[in-house]
Amino acid sequence: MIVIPRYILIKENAIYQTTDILKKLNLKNPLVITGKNTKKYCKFDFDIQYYDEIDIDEFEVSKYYKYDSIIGLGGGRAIDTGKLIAYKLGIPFLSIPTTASNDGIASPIVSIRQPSFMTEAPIAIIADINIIKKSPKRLLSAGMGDIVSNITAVLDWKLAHREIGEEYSESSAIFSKTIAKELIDYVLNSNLEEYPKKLVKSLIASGITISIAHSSRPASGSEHLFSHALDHLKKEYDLKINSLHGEQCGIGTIMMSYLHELENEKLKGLSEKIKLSLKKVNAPTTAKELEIDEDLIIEALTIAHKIRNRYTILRHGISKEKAKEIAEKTEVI
Ligand SMILES: NC(=O)c1ccc[n+]([C@@H]2O[C@H](COP(=O)([O-])OP(=O)(O)OC[C@H]3O[C@@H](n4cnc5c(N)ncnc54)[C@H](O)[C@@H]3O)[C@@H](O)[C@H]2O)c1
Ligand SMILES: O=P(O)(O)OC[C@@H](O)CO
Ligand SMILES: [Zn+2]
Repeated sequence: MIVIPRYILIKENAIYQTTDILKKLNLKNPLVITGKNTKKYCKFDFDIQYYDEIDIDEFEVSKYYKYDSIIGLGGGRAIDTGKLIAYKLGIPFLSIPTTASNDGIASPIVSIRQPSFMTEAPIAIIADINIIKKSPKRLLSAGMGDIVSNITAVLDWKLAHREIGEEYSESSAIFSKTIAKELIDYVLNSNLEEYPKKLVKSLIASGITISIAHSSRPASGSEHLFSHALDHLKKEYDLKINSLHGEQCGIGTIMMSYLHELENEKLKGLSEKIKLSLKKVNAPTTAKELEIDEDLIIEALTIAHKIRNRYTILRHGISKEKAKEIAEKTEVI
């Protein structure tokens, strides 16, 4: 069964229509999950809880019975936390992104930790362009990384279908790849005036391809394995590096598209084009800009294939030498 959002608002001042949308959905008593930086956007008097004050492993379901829905209002973690609580309670989830840093704003996935898992798509997405446009530029740059990642995700998905017979949906793949190609072309050929709005639309569409495929395959391949490997190593070594999901995925895409180019003449220049599009929106394209040590980049590349059972261009893993070559040739290190 495919579940996609019933209402999607992407416009200036959309936040003021939240109560109308709740009424249309016959929802009266939502709990809002948000962050301290984004509480100021809660233009309604519903109960509020901060995502970083909720222990998702220990939270008392009975404490939430009085709510008929959950609103996730904020960045990725606020939305992920709200989506998870709604799923555990079996009640509708409304996504109100205050920035555009990843496709979690619309996806049915919760990826607070890995492996991410399938829940349900938001019943409504209310994207207020005035709020999103004013959000920290770094978050809007990171969002580009979670869109270019669709390119290598689809290449990996096709490879898995060809080499190990994995199930593959041509329609989701084309949809996902087109979303990324369109945004890359826009970014490379414009003054970026419409970038925030086009980015939001692309992230929402990307989240919907995940619902259609009932898998994150259209939007998550070897580049995400690299990002998740970095998250794993940051935790293992207790590193206080606050690189964002989209930033890590963007750098992963530069390197994984290079790996694909080595095996497919027709893809020549892909990695460079992706790097240019990230640079144009001021997203990081080097380990230095991510403030990540080059040894960590290399280690993440060599363990990425073990993060989850997902066949990609990394196949059964690459050597340290190969990892160093890729990172150097793409000038990530
Ligand atoms: N479900 C999915 O498909 C999916 C995919 C990727 C990432 N994620 C989740 O998203 C998280 C990463 O999200 P992120 O990159 O947004 O980082 P984040 O949520 O860790 O941090 C975003 C920061 O920006 C702040 N912020 C957001 N909007 C703002 C605004 N308008 N003005 C000022 N500050 C604002 C937030 O309060 C927060 O401090 C991951 O940890 C994961 O939980 C989910
Ligand atoms: O399944 P994962 O790899 O967490 O991917 C989900 C999302 O980050 C795709 O953009
Ligand atoms: Zn992602």
